Amino acid sequence: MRTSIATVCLSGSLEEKMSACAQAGFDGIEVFEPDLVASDLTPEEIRARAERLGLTLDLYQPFRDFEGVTEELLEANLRRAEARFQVMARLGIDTILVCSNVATATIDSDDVSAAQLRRLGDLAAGYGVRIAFEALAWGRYVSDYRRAWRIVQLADHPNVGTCLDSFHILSRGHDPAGIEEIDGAKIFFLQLADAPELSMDVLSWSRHHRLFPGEGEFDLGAFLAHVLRTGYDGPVSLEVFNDTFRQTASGTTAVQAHRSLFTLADETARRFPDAAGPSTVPDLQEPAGVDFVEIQAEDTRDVEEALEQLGFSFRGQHRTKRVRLWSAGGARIVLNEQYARGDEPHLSGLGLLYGDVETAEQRISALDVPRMPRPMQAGEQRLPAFATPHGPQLFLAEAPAGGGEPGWVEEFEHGFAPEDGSHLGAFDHVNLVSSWETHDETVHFYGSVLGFEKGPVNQVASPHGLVRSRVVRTADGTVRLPFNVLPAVHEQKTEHVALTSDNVLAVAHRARKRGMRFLPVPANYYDDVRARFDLDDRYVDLLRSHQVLYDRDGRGEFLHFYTRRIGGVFFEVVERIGGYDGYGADNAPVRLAAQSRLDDAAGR
Ligand SMILES: O=C(O)c1ccc(O)c(O)c1
Ligand SMILES: [Mg+2]
Repeated sequence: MRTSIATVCLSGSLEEKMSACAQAGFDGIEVFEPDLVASDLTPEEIRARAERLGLTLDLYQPFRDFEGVTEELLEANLRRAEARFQVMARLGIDTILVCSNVATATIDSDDVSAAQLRRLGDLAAGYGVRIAFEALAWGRYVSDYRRAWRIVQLADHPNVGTCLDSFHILSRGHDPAGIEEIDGAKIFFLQLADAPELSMDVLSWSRHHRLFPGEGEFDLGAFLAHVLRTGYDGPVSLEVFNDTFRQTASGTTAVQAHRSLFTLADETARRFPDAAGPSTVPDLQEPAGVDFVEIQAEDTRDVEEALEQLGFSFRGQHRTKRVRLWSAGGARIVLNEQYARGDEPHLSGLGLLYGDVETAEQRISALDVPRMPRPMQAGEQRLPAFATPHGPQLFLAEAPAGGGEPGWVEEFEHGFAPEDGSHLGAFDHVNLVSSWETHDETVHFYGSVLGFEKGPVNQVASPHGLVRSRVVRTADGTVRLPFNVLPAVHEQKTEHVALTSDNVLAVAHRARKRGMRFLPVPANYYDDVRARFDLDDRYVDLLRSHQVLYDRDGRGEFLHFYTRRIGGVFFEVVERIGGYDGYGADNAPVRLAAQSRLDDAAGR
């Protein structure tokens, strides 16, 4: 598969964009006309630079508002086109994208548009140029790829073909299965973009919110399979207009973009082996659970105090490193004081258990996820570590056969056996934060690289703005990672670790006796809960005396409480009763407001 990307996807100057694309491993680029016009490089210099970088220049785009016009306008449009063909000759580009007329078309006729494209084809032939006609979703008359293809068929010119763009097709809900009726040799170009589901006008959606494949909601695997079944073998190109990527580092975005194409090819190969050849990426594998969470700080004592109050046991000090282990049930928390001078407690690592670590490692590595080297001593278990887009490192550990604890636990000494009757089970979820710059890439990382399911996007009100939140999880729910995107004013990145319990009230009671200070829940909350769920007074009093929050869905009930924030982390203990599958989303604004009150009181 030849990979390509439109320069409009990236920030920076044309030179910077070209370097970033080459560095990330793209084979070619689409030259977006405004990038060319704003560049002080001559077309010849751009061509030479592309050659030096090993990039092909695959497409010149866009050429607007050509067809469906009066004869007089057509003459002017042909002159306009000829000037572009001359520039293309200097660039060495042989294909131009002509998008359907949005502004000047006055004639709604396939025959007229076809005849006009045929004239353009004749002119283009003289320059060795091919016309790739694309239906924009908001085209004046041509807004459907099937109509664009009909017009191309009527034009019946060797230099006139079509350009398929997944956004225009899927945003309008047009059935992509019809692509298979197109002659693959007449598909002159293929552009892919994903997008979140939004209800807004399609032009704004397209110009500001497109995403790389796997970051949004479109089924691009099925889309690509339809295109490949036509025999199309040209470049598979990304064309993503997005406000975030226009202002984030082009090098990072290009790597993210390239990875998205490879995971898409992998997904397509796995789901549609008839259409795409076998995948070159090692298999996906569901993790068996969260192995451990690592918290790093210059001084971890406050965190350890909270863990003790919650019912965790101190399991020991690492043989060679300033690292300590606490556990409760199957939840292991590693406290790392190394390389943390001046750092408040923060979540620095997440370990996942895999049945086959080697294959998982090969897959992540094949998808260009950077490795994080960790100093290791002889005799220690090697835990492959990778950088995540959102910050903490990801570790892969061998799931112990037949349950029990993973081998690395033995590297910790002078600790105690786990406390009996802790009423704590395992990690329920780890609530992480991604910045607005990294959120889409993070969703792609867990969704397409690791194969987690992506939940719906939710919005939660906090006193300082809306928090966007989205859960990624394994199908069986053993690993659940809700991600929050904080409003810009939140400087403190706060993440939390939620533990399952079979008796939240008992855990809360014990923690209070051991001196824990809970996140205070306002009285109004309990009045509201009583009314909303028609709970009995005595039960609500019990919840209130333990500062425990309540939720219920069609399947069951949810009890949970929060500790106060310790630096950038806090803990939650949750009890799922029946088949409750949520996270107490209605309680999140209450938590955020309570945390904010404490922060204000502390002058933070
Ligand atoms: O938004 C646009 O104008 C535009 C231009 C060229 C394209 O290929 C496209 O898909 C959209
Ligand atoms: Mg397009």
